[in-house]
Amino acid sequence: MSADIISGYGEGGTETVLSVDAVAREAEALGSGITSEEALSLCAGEPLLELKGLKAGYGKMEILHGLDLAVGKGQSLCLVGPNGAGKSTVLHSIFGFTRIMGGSIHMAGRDVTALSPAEKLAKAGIAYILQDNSVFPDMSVEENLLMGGYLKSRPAEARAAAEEIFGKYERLAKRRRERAGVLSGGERRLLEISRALVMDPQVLLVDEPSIGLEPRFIDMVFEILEDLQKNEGKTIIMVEQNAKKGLGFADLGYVLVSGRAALAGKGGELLENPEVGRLFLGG
Ligand SMILES: Nc1ncnc2c1ncn2[C@@H]1O[C@H](COP(=O)(O)OP(=O)(O)OP(=O)(O)O)[C@@H](O)[C@H]1O
Repeated sequence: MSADIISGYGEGGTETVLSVDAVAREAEALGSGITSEEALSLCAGEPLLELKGLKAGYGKMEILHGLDLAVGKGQSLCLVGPNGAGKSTVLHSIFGFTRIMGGSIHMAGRDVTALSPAEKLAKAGIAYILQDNSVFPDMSVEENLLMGGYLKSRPAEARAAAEEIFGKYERLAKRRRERAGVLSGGERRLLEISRALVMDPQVLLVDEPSIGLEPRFIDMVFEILEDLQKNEGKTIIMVEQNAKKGLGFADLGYVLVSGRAALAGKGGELLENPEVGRLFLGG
């Protein structure tokens, strides 16, 4: 058996899948790359957030090699691609966690490339929702939520924003005095999203919303994100290993391969692309 082929036993019997390296090699051939004009043409109207030829990485290591990406106000975008392609690094770079080595990031036409994470949140309206379980388990739900407002100049503003969020999400409000550590996985994810909402951001960067969740909670989290996008006009950029779910949800999909956008399109169109299906959606 080739090292590129892995066999295992799925629900329907023996399954044959490609190894991670083989997926990465084959994905390189998916497309010749997305230009800034193509990225802009996918965007609804003026871009709210635009990456132009972005090069970024960690230390001396460049991970993103000139990425063009654009998303409009109230649009959602999902990044898919093989492991190690740099999907999370895109979110890290937008939020200011990486070293920018070239290109730019514009938010509502303003150059925000050099802003720190705190400035991205407080001044540019960009919030990052961590991939990992990031609630403080020994603090109450309410205290966790108030942490989201630590950059507000007056504590009363954070409290008012938290009350508004409790008004919207009854399941959090009912448990506001309880330790966050006793919440279910889905409730914890709701708390993480809510904490980001305290600063009323325009853009939500969401890293792996479905990771570690039971299926019923995955649906709940996607419904919450859909409500924020459709009813509150939030722009959502997500990384999602569950490519079917992510591309099914998002208006736009980008296939990232080795730090470049190999292919981009409407989320639904990418789902129907047979090559994307074979490489990322299990056939
Ligand atoms: N903090 C960091 N310091 C140094 N290198 C990092 C750091 N974070 C990620 N990398 C490296 O950057 C590359 C891209 O990683 P990234 O997590 O962005 O990929 P990904 O596409 O999100 O992968 P996965 O689907 O496996 O989560 C990898 O080689 C990874 O080892």
